[in-house]
Amino acid sequence: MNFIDKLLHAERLNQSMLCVGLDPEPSKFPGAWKGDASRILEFCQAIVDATRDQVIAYKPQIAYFAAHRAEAALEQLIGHIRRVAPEVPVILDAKRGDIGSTAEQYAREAFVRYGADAVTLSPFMGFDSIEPYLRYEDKGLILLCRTSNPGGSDLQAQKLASGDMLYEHIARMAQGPWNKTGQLALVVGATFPGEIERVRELAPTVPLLIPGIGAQGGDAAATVRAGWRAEGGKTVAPIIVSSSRAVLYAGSGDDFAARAREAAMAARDELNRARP
Ligand SMILES: O=C(O)c1cc(=O)[nH]c(=O)n1[C@@H]1O[C@H](COP(=O)(O)O)[C@@H](O)[C@H]1O
Repeated sequence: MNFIDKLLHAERLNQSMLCVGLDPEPSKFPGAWKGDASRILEFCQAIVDATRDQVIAYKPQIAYFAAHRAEAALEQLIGHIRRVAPEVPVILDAKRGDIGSTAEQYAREAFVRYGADAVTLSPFMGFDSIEPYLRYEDKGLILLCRTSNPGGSDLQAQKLASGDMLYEHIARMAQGPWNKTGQLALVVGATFPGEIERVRELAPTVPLLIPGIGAQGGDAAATVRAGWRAEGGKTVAPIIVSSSRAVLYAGSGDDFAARAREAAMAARDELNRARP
């Protein structure tokens, strides 16, 4: 099954647009685990076990593993997700972007080593930096378009000679000529609902990965209204609304996994209530 079919299936199965971002930060771990990077796998597994029926996807961020020499834990974590939540797609958040020959290695890392269903990419280096990933025809390529951080405007909101802002141009490319496999998606921050709406106009059918609810203060209801599209009750353009810290660190004691579940359920319900 390709990435978008998996997404649509998980959305229906778990009635959810919520993605839990797996960004393990040992200094924020609960109780006696605080500061202990050897608990990364156990911590993330507990979060997955507590939320696996609440999510459309999981999004591990590779830096949180690599920084602690915990790439093996990331491989094991993805194996764990495959066992306990086989229908939930895994998005490797790596934000890669490099020339074609190096991109081939990054694509292999994401799709062969980690076996992810999708990877986040920076499109800054142009189409030939994306092309090697397109050879994995069933896999999702999620291009940064209008990111959630304040500095996202520095480049993405600059006007091009065509009159488009850079992020608008990226949205057009993803809907059109770059979308050779039909598996492209775009990142648009929940902190910019106006821009989510604009991206939806330019890219009416591509899935959107929308981080920025929770810790970054984005408006969950505005996000759904701006980004989710359905026809006859069926989703035509899914959204993957991602939250990391607000779920992972909802509790700081022994009951951290139960607190994470509550936070995920609350976020999922809030998103569902906002469906038009
Ligand atoms: O690609 C992403 O996931 C991403 C894009 C973006 O525009 N902003 C953004 O915060 N993210 C990621 O989302 C996660 C932050 O989630 P919170 O802890 O919920 O704020 C981190 O893993 C970021 O790398």
